[in-house]
Amino acid sequence: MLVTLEGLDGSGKTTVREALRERYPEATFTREPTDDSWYGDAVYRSIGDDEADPLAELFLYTADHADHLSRVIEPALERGDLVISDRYADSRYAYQGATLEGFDRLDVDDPLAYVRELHAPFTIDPDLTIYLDVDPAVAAERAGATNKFERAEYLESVHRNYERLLAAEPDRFVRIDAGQETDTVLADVVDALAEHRENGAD
Ligand SMILES: Nc1ncnc2c1ncn2[C@@H]1O[C@H](COP(=O)(O)OP(=O)(O)OP(=O)(O)O)[C@@H](O)[C@H]1O
Ligand SMILES: Cc1cn([C@H]2C[C@H](O)[C@@H](COP(=O)(O)O)O2)c(=O)[nH]c1=O
Repeated sequence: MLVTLEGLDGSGKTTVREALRERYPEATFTREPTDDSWYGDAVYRSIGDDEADPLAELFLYTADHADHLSRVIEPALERGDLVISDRYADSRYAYQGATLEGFDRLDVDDPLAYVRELHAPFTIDPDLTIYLDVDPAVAAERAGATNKFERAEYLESVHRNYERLLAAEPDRFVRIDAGQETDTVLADVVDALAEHRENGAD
């Protein structure tokens, strides 16, 4: 079973991931961008480059996803593991969908739809996506604006894209109010995951 954690920078994904690691020590924990491959290294170089070409950046993230699928996700699912990924393809749909909005070298009406179509032929859809929903201004403040993505105005646009994704696939997403106290957020996430595991195939 593939579970993904999604949300704005500073929404609390790392905090949730570490709590789930304690609760499910047997699970495979992973993340995007990956932190153990040269594809991931390339993505982090791009994140640190304010002048990075937005289209080139989309393909770097997408290459990292392709490698992540074949090297980590597929083998873990084949072993029957519970797989929990901190960020996954929805981050691309939401973030690069926002970055490419109005980018004049990409001739498409709907960048989010374009990024989804790019992934459709090869990605593996999550069984459950836990969306940590937080106000973009709160997210930017919590994240501390350490990179070009962690700015409230940009995060507003990413937030709107996540809303589109939730509206399109309401059965896959569980929305958690990430503006609550940390312990309440963690309890809600644990409940959502337990309920999904009880009701669905593992
Ligand atoms: N529910 C919460 N209430 C208040 N502060 C929180 C909450 N959850 C996390 N934080 C704090 O917000 C900051 C960012 O949290 P965290 O690193 O878990 O978020 P993240 O989504 O992984 O961020 P990023 O995507 O930037 O890595 C940390 O200082 C963390 O302690
Ligand atoms: C996977 C992915 C990530 N991003 C952005 C979101 C963050 O600002 C950074 C790094 O992620 P972290 O979880 O905060 O370490 O990259 C993105 O724009 N597109 C993606 O596909």
